Amino acid sequence: MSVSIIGTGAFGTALGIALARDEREVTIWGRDPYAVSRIRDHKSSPRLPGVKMPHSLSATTDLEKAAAAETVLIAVPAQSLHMVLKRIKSAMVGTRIVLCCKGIDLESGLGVTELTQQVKPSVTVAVLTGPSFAADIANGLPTALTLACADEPSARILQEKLSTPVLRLYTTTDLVGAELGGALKNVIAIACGACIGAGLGDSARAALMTRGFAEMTRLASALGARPETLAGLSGLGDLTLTCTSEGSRNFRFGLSLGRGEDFEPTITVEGAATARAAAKLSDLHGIPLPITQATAALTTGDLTVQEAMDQLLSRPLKEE
Ligand SMILES: NC(=O)C1=CN([C@@H]2O[C@H](COP(=O)(O)OP(=O)(O)OC[C@H]3O[C@@H](n4cnc5c(N)ncnc54)[C@H](OP(=O)(O)O)[C@@H]3O)[C@@H](O)[C@H]2O)C=CC1
Ligand SMILES: O=C(CO)COP(=O)(O)O
Repeated sequence: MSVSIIGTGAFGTALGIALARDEREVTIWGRDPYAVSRIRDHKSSPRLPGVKMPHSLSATTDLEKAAAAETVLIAVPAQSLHMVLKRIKSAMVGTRIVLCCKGIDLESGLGVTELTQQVKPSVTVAVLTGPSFAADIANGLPTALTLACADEPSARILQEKLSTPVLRLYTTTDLVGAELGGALKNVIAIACGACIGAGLGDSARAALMTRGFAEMTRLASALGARPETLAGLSGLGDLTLTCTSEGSRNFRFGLSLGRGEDFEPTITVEGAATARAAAKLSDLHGIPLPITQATAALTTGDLTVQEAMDQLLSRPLKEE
């Protein structure tokens, strides 16, 4: 099975390293010729400093060539997914696309799988998600992820082909649950970062994580997910990692909001756009998501951390 990865960012490169190290033939595509030549010729990436890359890992700027592989992993930010799919001219008939991005498209309000199916109707869509920092994967540390695909035989083939001795994939047919768990945990991670940054304490963070998880499950279930998927690696597993580690960019972005500090704008923070997309879905479907709504308002500067906290704490008392 030939494998390509779209995106020379931290995650795409880390996955390429992991698969090439396990003797898969992998080609990474990037739009930036300099980043591509660093991987192809120098086996290095500024996004993964100090990581050793296998010599067999190749890289290209030829998008059509990369898209011609049997299995194409896409690891660009969710808000760039539509643009990248449109840039691929071929219909990709019969290709398995494995989406590695965690977000909801802000413009359309669609999840990444539905968006992909709209642009490339003749592909089989899968999602690879769960608790995993790119650096951990690139350094060969043990990781367990969810591989979601509605077509069970394809899920099993992808599980077999993309697992390595240290990268353990579990399958599910619940695409919606897997993709929304990965997207929505980023929103709660921003909220938790803001809480810690503002000095509100670990107890408040635990409350945000728990009630945030309830919001994730509520929205995802309303959109067709199975609640038990949210309790797995792609939901609770990734929520735990992202809300408790400064390795997470979403958490660090929240920390800077809480401390009133600037945050480097070029760093990928998926939860900011996804908070706004989820807040819109909350209004559209009448599903209460108070933490998500408050986080969306935080990211746009419409609320301060103190105002967001006051708003959440002044809600009517209710059953858990
Ligand atoms: N980093 C991590 O630990 C993990 C990340 N993910 C997910 O993976 C996805 C990618 O994140 P990550 O790799 O970390 O992000 P990075 O910021 O490290 O890299 C993003 C990559 O996407 C490319 N890109 C952005 N927009 C476009 C576009 N319009 N056309 C072509 N290429 C584009 C960038 O290209 P350029 O370099 O030219 O700007 C860059 O190579 C996100 O959804 C993230 O949530 C999932 C699990 C772990
Ligand atoms: O998704 C991730 C870990 O599973 C990476 O999180 P960040 O995008 O917040 O760094």
